[in-house]
Amino acid sequence: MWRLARVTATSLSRSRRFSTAIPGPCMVHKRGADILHDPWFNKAIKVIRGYDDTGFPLTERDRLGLRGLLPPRVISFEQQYARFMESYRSLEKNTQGQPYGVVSLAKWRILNRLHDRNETLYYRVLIDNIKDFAPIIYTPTVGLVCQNYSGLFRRPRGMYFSAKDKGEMMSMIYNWPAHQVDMIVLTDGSRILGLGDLGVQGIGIPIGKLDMYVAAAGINPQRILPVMLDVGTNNQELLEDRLYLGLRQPRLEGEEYLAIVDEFMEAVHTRWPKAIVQFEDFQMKWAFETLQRYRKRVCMFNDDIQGTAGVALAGLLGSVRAQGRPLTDFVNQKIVVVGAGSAGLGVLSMAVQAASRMAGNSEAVTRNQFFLIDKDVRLYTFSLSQTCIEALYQFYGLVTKERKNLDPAAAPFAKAPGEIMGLKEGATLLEVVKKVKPHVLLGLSGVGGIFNEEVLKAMRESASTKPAIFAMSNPTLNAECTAADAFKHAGENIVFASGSPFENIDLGNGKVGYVNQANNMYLFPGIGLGALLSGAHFITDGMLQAAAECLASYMTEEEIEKGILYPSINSIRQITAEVGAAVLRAAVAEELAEGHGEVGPKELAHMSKEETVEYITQNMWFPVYSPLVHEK
Ligand SMILES: NC(=O)C1=CN([C@@H]2O[C@H](COP(=O)(O)OP(=O)(O)OC[C@H]3O[C@@H](n4cnc5c(N)ncnc54)[C@H](O)[C@@H]3O)[C@@H](O)[C@H]2O)C=CC1
Ligand SMILES: CC(=O)C(=O)O
Ligand SMILES: [Mg+2]
Repeated sequence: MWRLARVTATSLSRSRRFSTAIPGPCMVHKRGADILHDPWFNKAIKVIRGYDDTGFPLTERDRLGLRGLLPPRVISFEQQYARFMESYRSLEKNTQGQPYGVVSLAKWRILNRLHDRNETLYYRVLIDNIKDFAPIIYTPTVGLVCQNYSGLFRRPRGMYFSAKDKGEMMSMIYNWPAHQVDMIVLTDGSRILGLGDLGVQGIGIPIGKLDMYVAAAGINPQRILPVMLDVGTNNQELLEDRLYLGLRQPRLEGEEYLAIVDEFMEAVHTRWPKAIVQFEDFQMKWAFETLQRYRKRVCMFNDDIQGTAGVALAGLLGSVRAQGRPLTDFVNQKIVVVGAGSAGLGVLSMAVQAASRMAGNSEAVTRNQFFLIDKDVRLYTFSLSQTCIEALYQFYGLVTKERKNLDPAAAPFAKAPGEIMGLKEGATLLEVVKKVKPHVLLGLSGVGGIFNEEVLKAMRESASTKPAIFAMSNPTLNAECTAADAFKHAGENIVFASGSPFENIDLGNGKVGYVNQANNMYLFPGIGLGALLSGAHFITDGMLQAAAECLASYMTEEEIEKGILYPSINSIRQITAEVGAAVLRAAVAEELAEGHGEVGPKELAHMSKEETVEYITQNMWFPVYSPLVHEK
């Protein structure tokens, strides 16, 4: 079931980068200055030192009425690329020593300016330098961008549907200029990373996720659509901020809320019936509710619940292998999960399913190995002399069946009295770790530093020879612990993964503590691309399981032995092609694949595994300047 061989990497972007093949023409309905103002067609850039560098050849200038609108010198795409990188590096040098937030926002601004002006060059530098740029356009910097969105806002990107647009969405959707949309990332801004309710400012997340879709999955950027559903915000600070750009009202709730999401989904489905919708960063109640509501009706998935689950499962299986144990030993691993939210519960569900498949379908038995920790809110009544005082207290601890008001989604993972090894309802994280001696400690709580020194030191007594610590919350300050603290306090033999990137740790004497980035970016692009090219109308558990299995089996024994559980982000296109192929083949196996474009279901069904990877790869968009031809 869990295959360990890696399929040979196929020819991807790097080789195409130096290809001398002349790209096919691109038809354009604009002329003159309109072309220069359209980032999709524009071939000019402005770098820090201030003047335009233009990649429009002279013949093209004549064809398109551009002569005289640009300085005479023509430089190549490669030269423009080098000039942009030079100005980026000089910015890096000039901001050395300044606070992290200042530097990363400066980097984000220079990339965003390029994005605004010249999409081809923007995506090319992003693809080729993904390791450097992912932390800027994605976590952690994207969190900072969302927090400072009102100040950073220059021009809109994506679409905004608000509670005030009720009844109008079906016509509004036709305001989007592109004829075809393949991939939509949708948020309501209610739980942005671990930063909470950021209202309309959460639009940065769909934009960042879709940039990753272009970079990793080669989704054509003309066919992506970031969407913000602004149903209000419960963030008092934003409501009082005069610069806040969203609706100044409390969030819609209940049926009113669902009516807005329903209307949006119907509008999207009417205009682009084949578009895939990724739900992102919804607060838990709506994350689960909307997933149940739409997953059998349209091609959608919830990245935080389903994408994260697959990535975490791949990491959990990797950590079994890192101990030198067979994969089937997964059923014996004790795993403590901190945070019973959409991501934590998604991980638990998928891990329980995987373990029970390994143990002969006995979910009741496999649930025993998992311990869930979350906060509980209880009302206490005190009596001070004659006065009764009521107070709400928050407790953080082990979730058992005794817990009142437990969310139904968490209920299956609550421990029964006989399963808690003498621990009590609400036992602290430290008590649980000391008692359970878990093989894995996994955090999806959004609480920075909750894996404190004592907790990490207690992991030294883990039953595992290589205890695993997954501090998966984002952005960096919300990580349950830092990489340095994990290796310092829990020991050098741990396996470590975090949701946002940390540098590897120098353990001295030539030894390295490897840091893995356990982030759903390793799966969502492949899930979206595979589903798109399969032409399936739904994304099933089978397709998601195939994605997770593919990622789990990607790493070699040598890498795993060193504690490297996930591929380098530099090879994200390769892993995405493999994941996409696994998803597509699962859709074929479930007889859901209806094909895409000219490739029908029969052709998909006849493709070997390698041919499917090749097919996926060939369908990835790659940025080059195409000759522009005017068409009326
Ligand atoms: N690495 C990755 O790929 C991903 C990381 N995440 C991160 O995971 C975090 C949580 O995301 P969601 O589950 O969607 O949020 P959520 O809000 O649905 O869940 C968070 C849970 O943590 C609990 N919690 C809060 N304080 C706690 C404490 N002190 N002790 C124990 N539990 C506590 C909350 O009660 C809640 O149930 C965020 O920081 C997010 O950025 C989410 C998805 C993917
Ligand atoms: C990575 C991600 O999806 C999150 O932190 O919400
Ligand atoms: Mg998310």
